[in-house]
Amino acid sequence: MSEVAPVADKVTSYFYALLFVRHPDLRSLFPAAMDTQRDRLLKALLTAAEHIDNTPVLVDYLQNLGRGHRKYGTRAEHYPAVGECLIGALSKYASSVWDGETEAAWVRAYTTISQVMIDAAAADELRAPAWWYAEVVSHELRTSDVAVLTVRPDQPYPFLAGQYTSLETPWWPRIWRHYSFASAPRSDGLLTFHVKAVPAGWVSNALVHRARPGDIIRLGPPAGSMTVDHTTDSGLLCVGGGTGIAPIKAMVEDVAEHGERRPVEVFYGARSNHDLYDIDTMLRLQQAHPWLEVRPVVDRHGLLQLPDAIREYGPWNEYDAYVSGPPGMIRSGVDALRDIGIPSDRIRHDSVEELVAAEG
Ligand SMILES: NC(=O)C1=CN([C@@H]2O[C@H](COP(=O)(O)OP(=O)(O)OC[C@H]3O[C@@H](n4cnc5c(N)ncnc54)[C@H](O)[C@@H]3O)[C@@H](O)[C@H]2O)C=CC1
Repeated sequence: MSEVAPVADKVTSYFYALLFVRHPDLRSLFPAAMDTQRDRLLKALLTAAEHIDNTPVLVDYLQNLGRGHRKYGTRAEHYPAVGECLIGALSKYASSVWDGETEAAWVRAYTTISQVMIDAAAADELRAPAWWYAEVVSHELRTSDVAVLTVRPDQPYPFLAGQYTSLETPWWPRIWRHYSFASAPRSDGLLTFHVKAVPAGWVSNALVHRARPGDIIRLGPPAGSMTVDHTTDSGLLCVGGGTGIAPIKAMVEDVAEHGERRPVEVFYGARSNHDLYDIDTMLRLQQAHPWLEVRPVVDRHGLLQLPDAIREYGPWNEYDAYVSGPPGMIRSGVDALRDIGIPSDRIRHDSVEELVAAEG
């Protein structure tokens, strides 16, 4: 991996070129424009390599990946084709260290990786659809670039508050982006998302500026482990930046529904007052629940960033922490929380790599 990581772009371009030349029938499983797709493969391989000695984490990751591939139309027989082209690309760009032993090791690793993915997809087929269709039932523009969308899935969609899904719009076929659910599971089965249109974000711009009630989108399976642990009653310290407030609102609703009276402290950060697009909802929740404290944190010309605000309160040593927002905020948020003494295993957040491709 250290040989190929510096030339990751070339390896992936060559890999897809090989794949589409040797197996043209597989081209239709991928989006027309391959730019974000390209680095997903290497990211997945790097993640697998990083956790190679941590079987439970690696298996869990690969099972999710296998289940997540069902919505693309991936089948078991596609895996050997991918493996052969992957090894073709790796051997070309790692030629200085590639030998029979390396190749045998990669064949073994790839075979194991793909088998875990294939088995997870097969098990999932027995209990869940490959994807869900969902109809947009309401679309509310909260600021010039943030919309709250409510959709009705065509079949029941089980998930936990704090999780996210992948979403495809009719305007950009086969381009999937991740969005967190902005509400706990509702009795009417509807799902809500907060979407911010980001520059060059095709999916997010379509969802904010184009989607209307009646449009049909597709959803992949739920994913993510940033969920409330109902086996303890420790407090929740929630740090949400921008549309990162969405899963936090869902978790607050979840705590409320469980009738628990554990302290929940929410820091809701935004670049300006105007960007606190969901503050009314959060303050309403605070009024309804004495155990909930909501603190808006607005950047003062970059002087006070969201993570800094947490240090002004506390102590937090009895709390589980949840961080959600832009990747840079998650990184500095996690650092700040560790600094104030919260152990890493009590800090939850979604994978920053997944969010880089998340758009909004
Ligand atoms: N589950 C999750 O973690 C979720 C993540 N998101 C992500 O949240 C982001 C939302 O974007 P916007 O609303 O435009 O956020 P934004 O850029 O307006 O920032 C929101 C807040 O985070 C702070 N912040 C931003 N970058 C920071 C950094 N490097 N260090 C410290 N603080 C920082 C800002 O000061 C502000 O208070 C998107 O990238 C989206 O993918 C959205 C929903 C759920």
